[in-house]
Formats: sequence, C-alpha cells, structure tokens
Amino acid sequence: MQDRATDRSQELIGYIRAKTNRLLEVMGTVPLNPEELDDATLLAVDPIGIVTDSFEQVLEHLQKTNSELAATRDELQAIFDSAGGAIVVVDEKMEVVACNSYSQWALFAGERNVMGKNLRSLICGHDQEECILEQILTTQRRVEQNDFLHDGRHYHLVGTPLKNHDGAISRVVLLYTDITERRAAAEEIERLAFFDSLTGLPNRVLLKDRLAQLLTRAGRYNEMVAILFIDLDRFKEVNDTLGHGTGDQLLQVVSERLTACLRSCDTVARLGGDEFVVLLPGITERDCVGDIAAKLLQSLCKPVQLDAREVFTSGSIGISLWPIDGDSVSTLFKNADTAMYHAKEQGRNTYRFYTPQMHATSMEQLTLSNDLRYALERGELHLCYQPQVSFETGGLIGVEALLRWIHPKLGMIPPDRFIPLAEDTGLIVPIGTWVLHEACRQAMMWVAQGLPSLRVAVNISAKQFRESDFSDTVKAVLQTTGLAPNLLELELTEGMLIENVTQTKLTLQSLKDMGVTLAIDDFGTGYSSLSYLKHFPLDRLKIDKSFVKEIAEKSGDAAAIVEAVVALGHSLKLTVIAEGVEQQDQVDFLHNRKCDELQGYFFSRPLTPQALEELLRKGVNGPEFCLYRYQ
Ligand SMILES: Nc1nc2c(ncn2[C@@H]2O[C@H](COP(=O)(O)O[C@H]3[C@@H](O)[C@H](n4cnc5c(=O)[nH]c(N)nc54)O[C@@H]3COP(=O)(O)O)[C@@H](O)[C@H]2O)c(=O)[nH]1
Repeated sequence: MQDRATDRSQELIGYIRAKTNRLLEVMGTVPLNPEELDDATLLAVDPIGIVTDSFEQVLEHLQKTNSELAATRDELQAIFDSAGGAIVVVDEKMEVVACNSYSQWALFAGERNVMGKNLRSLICGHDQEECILEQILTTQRRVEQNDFLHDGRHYHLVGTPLKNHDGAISRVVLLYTDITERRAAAEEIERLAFFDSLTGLPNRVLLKDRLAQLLTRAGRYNEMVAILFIDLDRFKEVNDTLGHGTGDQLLQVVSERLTACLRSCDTVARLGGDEFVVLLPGITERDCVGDIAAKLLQSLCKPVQLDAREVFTSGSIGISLWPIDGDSVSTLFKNADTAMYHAKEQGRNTYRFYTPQMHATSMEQLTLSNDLRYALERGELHLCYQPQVSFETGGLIGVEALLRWIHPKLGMIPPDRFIPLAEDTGLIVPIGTWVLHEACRQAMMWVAQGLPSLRVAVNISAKQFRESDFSDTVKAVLQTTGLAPNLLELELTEGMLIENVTQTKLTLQSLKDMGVTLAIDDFGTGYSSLSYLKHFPLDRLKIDKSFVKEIAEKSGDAAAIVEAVVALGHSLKLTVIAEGVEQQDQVDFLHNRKCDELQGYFFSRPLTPQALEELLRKGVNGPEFCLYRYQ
C-alpha cells in the first residue's frame, strides 16, 4: 500500500520536473526583447498555458494521491484494528499518536478518546507498564514484560522505541498481547500433568519430585523423611457392588480425611485406584510416624455417608524411612509398598514399618510365582476332593475339587498361598481350565467304573469367569470328558456376579442352559447384595465357614446370620450348604435350622482321588458320612 503511494509521489515529482524543464527550455529560446516576439513564436510557446496546464495536472495528481493516501491510511487502520492485541504508539512527548480499537476497549475502557493524550497519565497506577516505559526511555532498547495483570487480565507486553535520523526516540510502539486464555490452558495442562483429576491431590509425577526435594532438604538438616503407602482395604468390593460413582465419592472422602490429619508441610498424593502416598518431612523419631499412621487409620475407619448409604472402609499402611530404608526415591517407594503388602497380609487396617526381612519374603513370593509358571507342565498340580453330605438322604451327594501344589523342593503348598499369586499373574486362567478338565475327567472316570454318581464342585476364580469364552470352555470340557452336565457344579463368589451384571446374567444363563449347576461360595462374607440373587439362575448357597465356626464358639451374630441365610436361600428356592462343619453341635444347629447339606472335617478332610475311590467302593453311604441320627 505504502509502496503504491510512494510510486505515485515519484511519478508526480517526475512530471513537475519534466514540465519545468520544458518551460525553461522554451523560455531559453524566447528572445528577451518582446519586440522580437512574433505571433508564431508566441503561439508556439504559450508559457502561461503551459503553467496553467501543469498546475491543473499537478492538482489532479495531488487530489488522486491524497485520496489514495486516505484509502491507504484507512486500510492500515483496519489492519491495525484487526490485530489480536492492543497497539499503542506514542511520540517523543509520550502523547498517543496512534492506537487500535483493541487498545481502546481493553486498556483504556474509561477514556473516550486517547489520541493526543499523554500515555503516562493513561497508565498511571499500572506499575508494570509505567516501569516498561521508563526502561525503554532509559535503555533506548526494546523491552519485554511477560505475564502481568491489567484490569484483571493477563498480558505480555513488548515496547519498541523507534528512532529518528539523529538517533533520538521519535516514537514508542507498545504491543500488548492478552495471554489470559493461554495462561489458563497452560495451568490446566499443568494441573492434568501433576494433579489427580478426581481428588485434586498431587499425582505420581509431582510426588516423586516433592520427595526428591524433601530428601535434599532433609540431608541438610539431618532429619528423616517418612514415606507412607496407603491402600484401602476391600475397595474393589465397594466399586463392584455399589458402582464406580460411589467408589469415586469414597476416594474423595478418603483424600479429604487424609489431608485433614496432616500438617501443611506434609504431602498427600494419589497414585491411582485406591492407592495413596503420604510424605512426612522433618521426622526426628520413628515413633511419631507410627502415631501419625495410627491417626490416619483411625480417620479412615469412620463410616462414610454416601447418598443414603453408610459405607465402611479401612486402610493398610506400609512405611519406609529415609535414610534408613533406602537412599533413592524408587527404593523408598518400593520398600513402603512392600511394607504395605505385609500390613495387608497381616489382617489389614494396620500399619507396618519396612524391614529387610520383608524384602526376603517378597523375593520368596517372586520365586514362587516364577515356579508356578512351570507347575502345570511339570505335573506338580493335583486335585483332592472333599465330600459333601445331605441331611435328607443322609449320604454322600457330591465332592468339592480342591487344588494342591506339590513343589519339588518346598513340598505341599496350600492354595491360600499360591492362588492369589496365580490370580495376580493371570496364571489362574490356564490353571483353572486344567482344574475344570481334571475334575470332570476324574468324576467321569468314577461313573465309568460304575461307582455312585457324584456331583463335582469346582471353584472358579473371578478372572477365569470374566474370560469371554468361559462358557465355551466349560462346554468343551464337558464334551471332551463326557461328564453329564448336571454332575458339574461351578462355585462362584458374590463379587463376581455383581460386576457387569448384564454379561454375568448371559454367562450364567448359557451355563444353566447347558445343564451345569451353580453355587454361590463364601456367602455372607461379601456385600451379600440379596436383591441381585433373585435375578441369577442359581442352585445353591454356600454359607461361609467363618459363620459356622462362630456357631460353635457361640460368639457374635453368626447363629442369627446362618438362620437368615438358610431362610433367604429357601425363599429363593435354593439349596443351602454349610461348609467348615467340624463339630456335632454345629451339625445339630444346622439341622434344626433346616440347612440342606454339609461339608467339613466333621465328615472328612479333602481326600486324594484314590482315597475317595476306596470310600465309594466300600459303598460308604452309611456310618462314616451317615446322618442316621436325623432320619
Ligand atoms: N480358584 C480356585 N480356588 C481354589 C481351588 N482350590 C482351592 N481353592 C481355594 O483356596 C482356598 C483354600 O482352599 P483349601 O486350603 O483347599 O481349603 C478348603 C478346605 O480344605 C477348607 N475346609 C473344608 N472343611 C473345613 C473345615 O471343617 N474346617 C476348616 N478350617 N477348613 C475346612 O475350606 C476350603 C474350601 O473353601 P471353599 O472353596 O470356600 O469351599 C479356598 O478359598 C478355596 O476356594 C481351585 O481349584 N480354584
């Protein structure tokens, strides 16, 4: 635009120059004595005409150039106004000579017209802008100021001095860029990167950074730092039974309670799921860490009111101390985590300080889980069978298949020790399929040998049940082994049913359609969401052995619970079996409460297939298992 205007001026200057030369040229040829002028010469020269002509043309050019310049100025102002920031230009007296509309409403909203006004008075009270202006004038250089507030918004300001030929400042151009939104977005990115979105607590990244800083400081002041790993007990059950929304609310309450127990210099972070970490700086005595852990546990134990429901939770805490239990962030985290697992194993709702012995136990678990990978192919897994008897017939009606691992070096390893490892590693799926196949094969063998038909109950783990092809696997096992489906019972737990109810119903129905029977194991230990039970095609309720044990001890509410479970089972047309029966008075109690079936050491411990076969061959339906007294 400016180039075009300059071109036009050049053209005009050239034109005037040409006309003036011509005039001088003509004047040079004109005789000085007017007597000598003849008409022809006068007509040929007409200097007045030339001058008038020239002026007219000059005028025309000036008008054209003027309107072109006005258009250019309007165009430049429009460009100026369309800039995404405020631009203010002042002269050497600091008077505003140009500004765009953005600056009018963003910076000088209270001023009607800022043109010609002194910038110093306009920005009076805006310290950072005043300071920039002074800096430009003193340094005579471009100055930049990042992130300052002007009327509640955040700006980035660049001030550039323009100098004249003498090197003096003739103009100062101030360019303000509003960075309020950009800054909010950056803050949000930072929040997402360093804070947990559910609880607002620092996340793993920030936690590590804070711990690293605390360690540097603690080194200087010769203090200890405590790292507390907190894991909620049975949080999964809350999530599975009451839904993820309730689980989230519980996590928010937990984060508030933990924070409320601590000092402002402490850090509470959420690692994800139900795992929290607390950092305690400035520790001089180990005992006070134990006191804080106890206080945290106490606060977690209090009931939580969520919607119309009271939810109970507790936590397990593992503690490592810097510098005693490690000198790096990763070692301290690892050791606190190990201690937390020990707290869980030792009954939950408790805390444990890390000890090197714990590490040895963890290594043992690791070795065991590595060995378990080969246990199946090396033929180290075996099944034993525990009889189940009926009050009605007084005889043996079924067996529960129970897994055993005979380790080549360690000998017999109980399932309580290796099944959690198999679940953690996912090995439970191939192992579970093997158990299913082996139990059906064995039961079919007894049928083929002409022994009395026995229903075989197989424990199914949650991971196994959730496999998309689980019912196909059961079908294939029944087909391969030839066992009648009604002789296979699958033992499931409450927690498994409540998760993904729609899919669970479909799987259960397809198993039911096959003719397989279904039992709920360990009933009463989970959330016992009774309303769900009636929606599932179940056959049997298994009262957990802990309640049966309490009947004998005559403690707690076990008797009332057992009575209620039997009544509930019957009202839903389910058979009720009690496990863990060890004594005659338990048998009597269960008989009086109309329990249908029994399992426990009172009748028999789990037997090897050979021992059970022997029993069946002897035709034991009598004294050893017989409940003749009740017939
Ligand atoms: N997913 C799978 N889980 C399995 C499998 N095999 C076993 N298990 C589970 O391991 C847990 C421990 O089992 P186990 O050590 O075999 O204990 C069983 C019985 O021996 C024991 N029991 C039976 N009667 C009594 C008794 O009178 N007193 C007493 N103290 N214990 C007794 O109870 C266990 C059977 O429990 P349950 O399954 O709940 O009926 C156990 O949780 C097994 O489920 C497997 O193949 N897969």
